[in-house]
Amino acid sequence: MAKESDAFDHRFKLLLTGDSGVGKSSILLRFTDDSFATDQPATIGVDFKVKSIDVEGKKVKLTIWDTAGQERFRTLTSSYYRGAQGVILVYDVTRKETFENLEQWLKEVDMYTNRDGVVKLLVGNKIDKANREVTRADGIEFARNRGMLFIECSAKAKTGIQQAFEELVQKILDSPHLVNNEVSGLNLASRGTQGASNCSC
Ligand SMILES: Nc1nc2c(ncn2[C@@H]2O[C@H](COP(=O)(O)OP(=O)(O)OP(=O)(O)O)[C@@H](O)[C@H]2O)c(=O)[nH]1
Repeated sequence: MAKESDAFDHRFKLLLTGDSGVGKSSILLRFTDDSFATDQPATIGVDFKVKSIDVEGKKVKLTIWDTAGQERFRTLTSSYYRGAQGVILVYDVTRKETFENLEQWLKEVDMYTNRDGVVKLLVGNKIDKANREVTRADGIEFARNRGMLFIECSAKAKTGIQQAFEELVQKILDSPHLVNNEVSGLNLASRGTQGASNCSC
């Protein structure tokens, strides 16, 4: 029997992608556990965490998949895009090549996501560091030209992390085609009427 605290209005699948070492796992850990490790190990394949947040008075349960940026895991990670309502593309503002590789990551996102109008958020991480190679203006322009949301953040300094997830969820909530086809499960609006079929998380 599910507890009241398990209940939620919406359940979304999100996915973090981008080059190895840009800070995907660190962003996720900061968001879910409010922790940070300077020696964060590289992700092997995929990992995920679950966290609920309140946005606009709605309780939203997020399953957030963290994919390895290393090339050798690419075949495995590509299968995890399926069912995602939102994708977070991360680059490191102190490593220009991670910004230049975004076009390649976007191609992958468009190839493997299977929902129309998946919300994409571009995140420039590590703004606490002094040796910046990508300006904020470059990030804004890239995101604007491709219809993406944009934010800069620091998983280390706790800047912009909560805001990043809230803005992404807000945009998904504002997209009826994504909200109405969400991953099924226990849900305040449909409790007692819905099974756990079609789970694509
Ligand atoms: N200074 C600083 N370092 C960071 C920040 N975020 C992550 N790091 C460091 O960057 C390194 C890589 O971080 P990860 O979170 O493992 O990067 P990742 O993108 O998940 O890497 P893969 O799992 O290989 O795809 C680690 O040493 C982190 O401590 C940040 O905001 N600021």
